[in-house]
Amino acid sequence: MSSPHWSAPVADAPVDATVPLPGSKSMTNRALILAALAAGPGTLVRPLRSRDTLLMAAALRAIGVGVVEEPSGEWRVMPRDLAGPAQVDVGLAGTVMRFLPPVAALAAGPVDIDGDPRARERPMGPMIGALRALGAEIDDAGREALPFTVRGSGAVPGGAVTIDASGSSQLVSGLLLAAPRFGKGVEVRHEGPPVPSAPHLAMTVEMLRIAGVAVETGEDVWRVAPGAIQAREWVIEPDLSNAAQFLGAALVTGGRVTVPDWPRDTTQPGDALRGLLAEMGAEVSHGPGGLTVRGTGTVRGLEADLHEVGELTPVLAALAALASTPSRLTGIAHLRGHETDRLAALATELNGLGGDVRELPDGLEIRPRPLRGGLFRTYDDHRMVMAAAVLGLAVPGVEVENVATVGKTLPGFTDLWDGMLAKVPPAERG
Ligand SMILES: O=C(O)C1=C[C@@H](OP(=O)(O)O)[C@@H](O)[C@H](O)C1
Ligand SMILES: C=C(OP(=O)(O)O)C(=O)O
Repeated sequence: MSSPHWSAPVADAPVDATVPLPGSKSMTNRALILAALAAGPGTLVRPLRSRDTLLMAAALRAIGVGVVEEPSGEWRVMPRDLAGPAQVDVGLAGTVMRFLPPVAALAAGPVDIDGDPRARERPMGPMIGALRALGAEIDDAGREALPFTVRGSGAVPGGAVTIDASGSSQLVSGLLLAAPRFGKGVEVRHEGPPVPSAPHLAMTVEMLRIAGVAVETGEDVWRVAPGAIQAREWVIEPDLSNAAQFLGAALVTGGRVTVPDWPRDTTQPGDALRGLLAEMGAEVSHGPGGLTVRGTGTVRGLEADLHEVGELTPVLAALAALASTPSRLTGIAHLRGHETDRLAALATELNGLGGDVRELPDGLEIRPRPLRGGLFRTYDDHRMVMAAAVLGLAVPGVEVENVATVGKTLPGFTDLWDGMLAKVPPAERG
């Protein structure tokens, strides 16, 4: 009987590959929201097609928006009057659970929103409170979490609101993205420990401005003016966070990986990989062909505050476990509210392979030790699969549980990984 687990392949030689990557989850799901609320039909070029983005498309369709996948791979979005009754499944997608409810509040009629069991545990309370303060009616039976029903009347008055967004930047982004369609727009003020993921907030502001919306920002305050969202063509950048494990493979194996179409300027947090991987010993160059990372044979540990780029943590932690010196990754307490408690999951699974990882209240301390093969559990977290793949390059016998969960943002992952290891650029394979 074949194993239900994915055997992470060992790299028997330095990798030497060019790996084109699918579109950014964060940009695709923002573009879908902005297109759904726009003044006319729009298009997404090279959108990511994964569980998280298909759930967003389905959620928008459920409340009346036309979303059509063209044979070219482009998505056409036709805004229409938003209406319930409808049922929305957010899966485990933070972007859907935080970006969709403010849109549902603009619909006429009830919209029931629920997701995977773990989605019910992810921070939602500040969003529910904010929507109520902005004039929406929400029935959450006092849970301050999923599931809940948004009972929209077809309009949201909007105005000023204060929330604690220290649990997730998406709580702010979700309110801002729908706010041009609120009567008075919105002023969101944050009070509490620092909001994580600054690049993702910059992405929200930038995409709103590209769509012609007036946005002002200050220290922990964001103002969105009411007005039309321009219909347009959104060209989605490759997902730079999903580049982490491929670029990391160059570092671990002393090889070379190029990710084409790496943007010159971007708000994606994955762009920070350039500096982070260089600190860990890689040579990094950025040119017309894309971003190239070369391993030098040395993998150094990393001391870094990852507060702004938390979603890079699982792969960086795997790299740190293979490094020659200790690492300390901090500023990431909010990862305990991600797909799983990522700090606990990474410590448990790395230690399960013989590692020496200590959880900090807001991070991880990783002391390299020789690792052995074994089962690596993934907790429905796509980035745990990616982390395990990196470990498997250097550690024979890493068996990855539920590899399919990687489809949350990268359904073709194992083929891309095999292609990279076969030294054949995926684009050239038959
Ligand atoms: O807005 C976005 O697209 C995201 C924001 C971040 O969320 P948190 O601020 O909750 O970490 C990030 O981790 C997530 O993967 C995507
Ligand atoms: C935290 C992540 O996802 P989500 O959008 O579900 O928050 C992630 O992709 O690392």
